[in-house]
Amino acid sequence: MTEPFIEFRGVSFAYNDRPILKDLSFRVERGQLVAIMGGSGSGKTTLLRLISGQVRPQQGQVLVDGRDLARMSHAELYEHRRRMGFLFQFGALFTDLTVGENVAFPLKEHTDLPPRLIDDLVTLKLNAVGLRGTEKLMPSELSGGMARRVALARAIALDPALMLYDEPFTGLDPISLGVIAHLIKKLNDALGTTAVMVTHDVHKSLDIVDYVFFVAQGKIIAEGTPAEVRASDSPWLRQFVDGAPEGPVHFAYPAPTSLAADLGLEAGHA
Ligand SMILES: Nc1ncnc2c1ncn2[C@@H]1O[C@H](COP(=O)(O)OP(=O)(O)OP(=O)(O)O)[C@@H](O)[C@H]1O
Repeated sequence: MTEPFIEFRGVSFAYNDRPILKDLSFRVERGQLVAIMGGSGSGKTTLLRLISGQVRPQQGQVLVDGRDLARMSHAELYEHRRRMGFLFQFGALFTDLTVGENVAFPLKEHTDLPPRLIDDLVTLKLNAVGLRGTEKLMPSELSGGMARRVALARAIALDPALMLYDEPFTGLDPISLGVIAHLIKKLNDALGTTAVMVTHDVHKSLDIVDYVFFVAQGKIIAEGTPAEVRASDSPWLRQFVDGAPEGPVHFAYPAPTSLAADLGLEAGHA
């Protein structure tokens, strides 16, 4: 069996005293593009934070490229994060920098490359997302879909070994969404990157990913290839794939008290 690029071994994580992930294990093979899906508040973004080393598990291990993040020094963790690309919801660009300066930013920040080479790399990255020629534009002159593609060009500027996407499709019209999804897949294949994408867009992601993990109640409750997910008759998966509001996945925040108690309607209350 090949060594996975990302491995969670019995990871438990709580914010303060509120458990979010419970003894969760999964592996992502090198070069794969995987989706993490689950109900709102199920801990998907927390999973990305654990992979990037922003937070540490209270129990278990998070290994990336065979290394336990908890054992890394500050300098090693910094290097680990430098090898990662992030594309988050609304992929915020620096509004006072041009498109070209936005894409050049990580290259200037993290390398000693000469300006001419940085300019060439910016051109190549913008070309990869179909936006060569926009270098001099300001972010305010871009459509939402174009801005997301510039953010993607910036995220891949340093040729990351690992890409983390958090809701990369949010707020996009269907055509821009299709373009971004296709680019994510194309760039992943071309660069050999391993990528983890948190998304609510079941159908679009099933078109592009290699594998899907479903998170609920702090665990991976189902997983499979897109073909397996589409063919599954598991009620969990059907609820996601069919977008049913009712089903085994609960979307309510787990309030510590009942609604009746909050409204003063339980026995014993006046
Ligand atoms: N920094 C924090 N401190 C305390 N609680 C947090 C923090 N960040 C997230 N949470 C809580 O942890 C739970 C999981 O959050 P997370 O953002 O990982 O969920 P998610 O699955 O990504 O949700 P969504 O799909 O709605 O974005 C949520 O109930 C959230 O309120």
